[in-house]
Amino acid sequence: MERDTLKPIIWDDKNSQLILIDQRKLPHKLEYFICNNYEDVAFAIEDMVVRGAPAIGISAAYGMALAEIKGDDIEKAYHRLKNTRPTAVNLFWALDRCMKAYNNNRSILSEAKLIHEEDREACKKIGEIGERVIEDGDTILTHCNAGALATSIYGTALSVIRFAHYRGKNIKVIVDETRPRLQGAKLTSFELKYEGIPVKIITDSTAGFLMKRGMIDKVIVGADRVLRDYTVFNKIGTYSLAVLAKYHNIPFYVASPTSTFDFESSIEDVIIEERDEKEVLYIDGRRIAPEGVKAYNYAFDITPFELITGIITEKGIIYNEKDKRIRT
Ligand SMILES: CSC[C@@H](O)[C@@H](O)C(=O)COP(=O)(O)O
Repeated sequence: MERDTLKPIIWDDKNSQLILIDQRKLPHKLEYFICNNYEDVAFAIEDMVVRGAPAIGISAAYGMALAEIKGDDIEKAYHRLKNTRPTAVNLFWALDRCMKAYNNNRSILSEAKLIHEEDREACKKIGEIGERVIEDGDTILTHCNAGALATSIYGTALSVIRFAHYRGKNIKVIVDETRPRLQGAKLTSFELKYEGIPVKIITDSTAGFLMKRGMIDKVIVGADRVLRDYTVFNKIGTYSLAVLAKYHNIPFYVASPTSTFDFESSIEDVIIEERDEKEVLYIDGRRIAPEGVKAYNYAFDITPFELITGIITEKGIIYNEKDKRIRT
């Protein structure tokens, strides 16, 4: 049965405010973060109050709308919001749409609402189309959070899982914890539990062992950017999972709205976000490594299409015709 998903982004017309679920507080507290101006929105994206490719695009669009409403310098707001995070393309795509609307004397708020509405539709379609790759009894591995919290509703990878569940398929989900920010453990497991979909968390390094034991039937992840040759940028660890899935002959799907497609850039053009090394070196505020030891903290990695079975979009599934893994 279908039930309400979490809605991470709410526009309050009466008070001209953007209301975001504060994802930093989950799973312990369901609190809201109110944005009254574009600077609040920029902070929310940088500090990961809101996160996930489509969700940061929609939020940034509302940030532009707030700049319009407050009579702020639109160019300045555009550049401030553009510099919040570098990898997910939806941010730039949404900001450019708002800028274009503004330059054509159209309302930025109407454009932001349209982007929001389109995302709802796309995520629903991804679920409806994608659920057919899932069979009754499947155990599905996912990574990071490509759920309702990363979009406006339903999610991308989780929309596929959700719709399979709504249609009565008996499925189980295994979630990588997704070090260092733990989006899998904190957010994805929270969403699935909320929906009543059976879920277990593993450490990121457990995936290969479970695959070898035949405990995973499919892998489905989201995307932060998809290039013209269908190279996928997604949360760090996605590439390792794709290599493991190929080795173990397990179908590997990416679920992504076409708003995440970037046919202009090449791999070299895309900046892989490098976050503060403290996210790796500290757990719960306590340093876990010797003083003086440094860390890499790349937030995203790059998966070539040759490792992918198919990309599920709102317009249909782009299958990799060279992929020999069994499809459903
Ligand atoms: C539908 S979202 C797909 C991706 O955006 C998601 O898996 C992801 O990598 C998000 O990264 P995050 O750093 O939490 O913003």
